[in-house]
Amino acid sequence: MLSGEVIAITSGKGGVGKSTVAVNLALSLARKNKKVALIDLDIYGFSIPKIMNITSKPKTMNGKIIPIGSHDVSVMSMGVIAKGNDPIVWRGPMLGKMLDHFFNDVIWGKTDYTILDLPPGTGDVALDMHQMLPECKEIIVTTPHEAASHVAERAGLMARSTKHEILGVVENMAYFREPESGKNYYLFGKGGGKTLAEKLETRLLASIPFALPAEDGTIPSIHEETSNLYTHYMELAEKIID
Ligand SMILES: Nc1ncnc2c1ncn2[C@@H]1O[C@H](COP(=O)(O)OP(=O)(O)OP(=O)(O)O)[C@@H](O)[C@H]1O
Repeated sequence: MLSGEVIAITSGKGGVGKSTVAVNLALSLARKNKKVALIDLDIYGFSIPKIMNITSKPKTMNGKIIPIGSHDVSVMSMGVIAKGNDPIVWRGPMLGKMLDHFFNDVIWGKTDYTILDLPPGTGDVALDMHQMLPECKEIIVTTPHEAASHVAERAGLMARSTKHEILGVVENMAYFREPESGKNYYLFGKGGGKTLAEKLETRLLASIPFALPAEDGTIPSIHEETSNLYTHYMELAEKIID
């Protein structure tokens, strides 16, 4: 059973950084001493185990699943159950059963926040989630690009039509800040997040820039203190707690 606040991270399009935002928001809330569960509801396209570098399999107790502990967050994903990188080939009704399994057959304990990483769009999982968790709140992730924010509006309208409270919009990959000059480059255009927030009558919670490469040249997925995105995610967590 889930407890505390349940927040779904949703988007219209894939690839806008929804999973990255879900993971880093969960981690930032945990850094603020909150007890956090993170559920990857992207059953077909799970990516959280890879982002968090989870390789272990969950154990069971009395027929219930013990979630994986990673970075002080309790995590569950199809990716920790599936065999290797085998594709999940299921029809819609199976997805609903898996959601029910994740919500009710996992020992979550008492949590302050449960973050749900939804698949992009307004398909079966989004619909099941809206029905199973009517009290769930939502954060919509988009890039500033007009095409992404236009599609994200539909995810927001679905939340509104199912009476889910929209906490706000997170604009990801909002700009690239050149480290030497501090100058911002708006690679995907400007203002898509703000426009979307206005259309959905909610607020822009964060404008998160492009991540800068770490010393070894890789782009981090988890934003620790050395990352240029660390404070952005900590501020986002503070806003959510407030
Ligand atoms: N702010 C950022 N700066 C640089 N790269 C980013 C940023 N946010 C996300 N990415 C990268 O963009 C890619 C897509 O991110 P992610 O998987 O989180 O998107 P998604 O919306 O969850 O996609 P999908 O819905 O297809 O699973 C990843 O490689 C991720 O590391």
